[in-house]
Amino acid sequence: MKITKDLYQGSLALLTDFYQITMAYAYWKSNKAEQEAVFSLFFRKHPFQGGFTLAAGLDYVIDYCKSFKFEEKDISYLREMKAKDGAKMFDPKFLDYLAKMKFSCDIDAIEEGTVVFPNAPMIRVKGPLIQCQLLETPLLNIFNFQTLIATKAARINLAAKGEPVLEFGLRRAQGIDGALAASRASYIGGCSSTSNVMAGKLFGIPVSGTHAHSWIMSFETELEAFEAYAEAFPDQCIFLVDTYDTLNGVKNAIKVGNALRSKGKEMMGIRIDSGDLAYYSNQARQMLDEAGFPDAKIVASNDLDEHIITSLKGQEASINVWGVGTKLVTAFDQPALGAVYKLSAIKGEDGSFVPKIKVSQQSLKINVPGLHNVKRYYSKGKAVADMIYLEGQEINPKGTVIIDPTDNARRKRIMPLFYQEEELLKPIFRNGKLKYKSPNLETIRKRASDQLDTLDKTHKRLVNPHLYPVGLEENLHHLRTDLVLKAQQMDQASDEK
Ligand SMILES: Nc1ncnc2c1ncn2[C@@H]1O[C@H](COP(=O)(O)OP(=O)(O)OP(=O)(O)O)[C@@H](O)[C@H]1O
Ligand SMILES: O=P(O)(O)OC[C@H]1O[C@H](OP(=O)(O)OP(=O)(O)O)[C@H](O)[C@@H]1O
Ligand SMILES: O=C(O)c1cccnc1
Repeated sequence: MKITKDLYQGSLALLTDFYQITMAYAYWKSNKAEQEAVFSLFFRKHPFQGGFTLAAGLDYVIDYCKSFKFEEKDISYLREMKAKDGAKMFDPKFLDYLAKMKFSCDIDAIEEGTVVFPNAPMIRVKGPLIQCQLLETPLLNIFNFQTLIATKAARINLAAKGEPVLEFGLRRAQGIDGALAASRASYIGGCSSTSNVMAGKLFGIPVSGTHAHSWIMSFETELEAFEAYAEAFPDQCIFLVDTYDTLNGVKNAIKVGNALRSKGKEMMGIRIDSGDLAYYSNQARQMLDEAGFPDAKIVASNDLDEHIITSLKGQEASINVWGVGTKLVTAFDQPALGAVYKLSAIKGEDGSFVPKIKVSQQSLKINVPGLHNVKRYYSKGKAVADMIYLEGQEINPKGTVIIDPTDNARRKRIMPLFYQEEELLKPIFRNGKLKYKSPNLETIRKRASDQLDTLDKTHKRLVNPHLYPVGLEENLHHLRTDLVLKAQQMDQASDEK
């Protein structure tokens, strides 16, 4: 994929928060820039009060890292930055260091289209502290949005129960880049097509669409508009029937459908974009069937989301195709996933990694320390639990316990011997070299659908889903608890001084 090259021409090294650059400078000044560190990217809670999250964005991350470089124009911009006293903000030697810096991290990540759960690492970055730090903001920017939209799309597609969902979001999306990334993530999440032609070109997503009210309004009558459209696209007519009077619109569509048939062509269907979609789709279905068009599709649109689709299905609406824009590409009911990127270990003087923890009053906010990884256990093709564990840790195949990092009392006994297991973090970069061959978008989309099939339906319901078990392996749990206690003791000791 070449999205950054095609759209932005060149490096995106400055697409980061200013504090990453100031920290980079300070790391360099305190001789810590090359100290090896490990960071982990994870989220704490499923979006949309759901029971699963669908990972997306890795291909953008790969593209970002491959072209990660401070180019001369980036350096010139930084060179001109002034501190409060009017002096240059950055030492020229630091800027030379940045200009020569080559991406050299190890990255392990969860593949796109994988279902993921809170607190487990989605991406792990190991390498020089300065590089790990500079990657924080762009990695979060990419993963947070695309994972959020892929998850929303998956929910909407689950609600549509296999019927096609056409993504119509471009006009209401968050800018140009938001729209493109959203179209890609929506396709991963199961949408059948996009209306965004550039997303079609860039990513190979099927492009589809109907026509707008303006088309109808530009003619004297609706019938003339349908006839002219049928003339232009005799094989692809979906008539928008609700500009004036929906049921009269259906009658006009039937008239033009009959005229097409006399020429050996078949209308594809109608679209309804306002009013009571259950009532109108059922009336339209009856009219189309009686007129001999049982195969004509009924497309519905108008601020749809997974909840309205579920409600319309509950009302037995006769809708076969769902056009969804605004609420999908803006993740309307939850505008951000809230994933974070935390330092989990740093190499000490003796060359071994020292696990690190960020303490918080809320156990939800205490990160998982150390160089950790995540395994998924399957039984008869169904995912049963995810275990977060320290890399290199032996796991007793006969039985072990995983402990929910947010609630010590939630524990689950696992018998690895009886399960199939999968390491979820896959090697992506080693020492800055790409080791992973990205699957094409169709493969990622198929992976998403297969992954959703591995989840029990209780985790997929839209309201109050059953919690999927994710926990820390016992040793990791103890390490985390010890580090928290130590940090609290240090805190108390410093208070007493
Ligand atoms: N039978 C139904 N059950 C539940 N929700 C519905 C049903 N029919 C339509 N809706 C949803 O209700 C909302 C109605 O939106 P709105 O108030 O804009 O009505 P409208 O008739 O489409 O108006 P407009 O003509 O301005 O578009 C939309 O989100 C639509 O998807
Ligand atoms: O409702 P959404 O889920 O965002 O789906 C996209 C909407 O965009 C169009 O409306 P718009 O009023 O922009 O133009 P139109 O004249 O084609 O209806 C379309 O008719 C849908 O209603
Ligand atoms: O093709 C359509 O019907 C379409 C495209 C974008 C937005 N609304 C509808």
